Amino acid sequence: MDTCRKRLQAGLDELNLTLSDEQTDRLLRFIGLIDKWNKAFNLTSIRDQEAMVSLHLLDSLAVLPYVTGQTVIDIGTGAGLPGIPLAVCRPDKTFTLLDSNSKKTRFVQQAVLELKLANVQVCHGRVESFTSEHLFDTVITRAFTNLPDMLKMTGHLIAPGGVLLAMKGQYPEQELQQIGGDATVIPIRVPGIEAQRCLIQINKPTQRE
Ligand SMILES: C[S@@+](CC[C@H](N)C(=O)[O-])C[C@H]1O[C@@H](n2cnc3c(N)ncnc32)[C@H](O)[C@@H]1O
Repeated sequence: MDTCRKRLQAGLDELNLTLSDEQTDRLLRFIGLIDKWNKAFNLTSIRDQEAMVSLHLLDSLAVLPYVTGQTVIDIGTGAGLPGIPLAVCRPDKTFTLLDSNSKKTRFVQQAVLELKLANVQVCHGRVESFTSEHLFDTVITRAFTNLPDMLKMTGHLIAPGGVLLAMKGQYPEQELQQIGGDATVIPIRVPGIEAQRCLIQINKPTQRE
């Protein structure tokens, strides 16, 4: 765990993120929980906690500067990624974590309880039929689906003036062509990961635009 802590701290420094000891402990406990539950629940193909520091924690936190507004929904959160690391770092924002797989939402709910995260709500269901009392300032996804489908499936949840953020491993050239010119592609460097990642940002117009 010491190696994980050092690797995490070096990555946080690189991302210019200052966290309290309690927040850092929560992040490390989170990958400990994934590791423990992975055996029974098959939550992620990454089996090594040191690799999880870069591929799960730092990968999620590298997009934190682009998460705007008070209300955030992580769609297709799986084991809670990127939602849980983001929620640990931003207790001032509220996070809704949605997934259609009940095994995964059960794990995420357990993680929220064990990490005592008061700013996270976990929901089980398909995004197409998901409704909420309010719309969201940021809709975020990681490894969810292609951009045209994502826009169709999530559009009803984005507040006017809000943003859709899609975290992608590779530059999605064809998908970008399919949705036309309204997306911004932000290159993302993740500490400890060689390949550059992409964040696709699509702004929803305000009502007056
Ligand atoms: C490839 S996994 C990515 C999980 C996580 N975001 C990550 O990056 O590790 C995609 C997730 O989307 C969920 N999913 C697929 N279709 C969905 C839908 N229509 N509504 C909600 N969740 C869905 C799956 O259950 C799965 O957990």
